[in-house]
Amino acid sequence: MNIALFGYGKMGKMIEQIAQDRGHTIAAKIDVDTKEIPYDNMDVAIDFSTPEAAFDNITGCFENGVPVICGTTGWLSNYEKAIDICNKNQGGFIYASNFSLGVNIFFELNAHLAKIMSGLEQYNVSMEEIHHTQKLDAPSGTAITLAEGIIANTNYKGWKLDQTDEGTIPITSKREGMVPGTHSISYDSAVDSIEIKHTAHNREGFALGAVIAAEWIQGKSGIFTMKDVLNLY
Ligand SMILES: NC(=O)C1=CN([C@@H]2O[C@H](COP(=O)(O)OP(=O)(O)OC[C@H]3O[C@@H](n4cnc5c(N)ncnc54)[C@H](OP(=O)(O)O)[C@@H]3O)[C@@H](O)[C@H]2O)C=CC1
Ligand SMILES: O=C(O)C1=N[C@H](C(=O)O)C[C@H](O)C1
Repeated sequence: MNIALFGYGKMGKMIEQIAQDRGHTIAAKIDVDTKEIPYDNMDVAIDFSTPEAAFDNITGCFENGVPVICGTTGWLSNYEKAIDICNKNQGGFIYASNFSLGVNIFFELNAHLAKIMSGLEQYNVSMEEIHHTQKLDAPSGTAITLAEGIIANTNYKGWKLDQTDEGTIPITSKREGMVPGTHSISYDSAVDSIEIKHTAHNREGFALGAVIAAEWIQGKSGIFTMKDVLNLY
């Protein structure tokens, strides 16, 4: 498969390594200075760029018949617009705030725990995410997906960054050293706490998941999620 990398930073480089190990070719590396994008020479685009760049990168691919795997976070205010453009062009698209198998299992665990905790008013939920100091967005995309999983299964109405507000999930974002990504969710009562936590040890899980998604989307059109790709249950 010919893969175009939109964004050749920490994730782009890791994806290159894993894609080549799995027998794929990196057909293009696109960055902000790329003058002409060789759409004709790519079977799939994988975008791990920046919150500002993602929308134009993704929609340019849809308009040129290239399916997209997008891991970039922090651009979701334009998500619906991107979906419209994808549908108009009968494109293929997978966005995931986190492509790792472990976090996708953690998403399911989070939703199940939220269902159990729903209605138990003695417990208050809170979330913490820790990432490296180069991260541009806060809270992380993964934390937002986790919060959405709690909101869908409880009476919580929303989330707030670094604030406690009745009926919303407080999310604390910490930026420390080179941390690849740690997410924890706590339910605290006066007598005890229940905590679930996912710790990424490196970026390999994110990159492998993105390459597997790129392989999976070949020949398909539509909007998919990692749940479709991983077929967890
Ligand atoms: N979904 C997931 O599983 C994961 C998602 N992420 C997300 O992926 C994104 C990238 O992360 P990471 O690789 O760590 O970040 P980096 O900053 O290391 O890489 C981003 C790269 O994008 C480049 N870039 C800037 N503008 C454009 C453009 N217009 N087109 C293409 N590339 C451009 C940057 O170049 P320059 O430095 O010159 O500006 C940089 O090289 C982030 O949003 C992050 O949150 C990260 C890990 C996992
Ligand atoms: O920027 C990162 O590094 C990461 N970003 C994603 C996010 O915002 O959730 C996924 C992962 O946690 C690493």
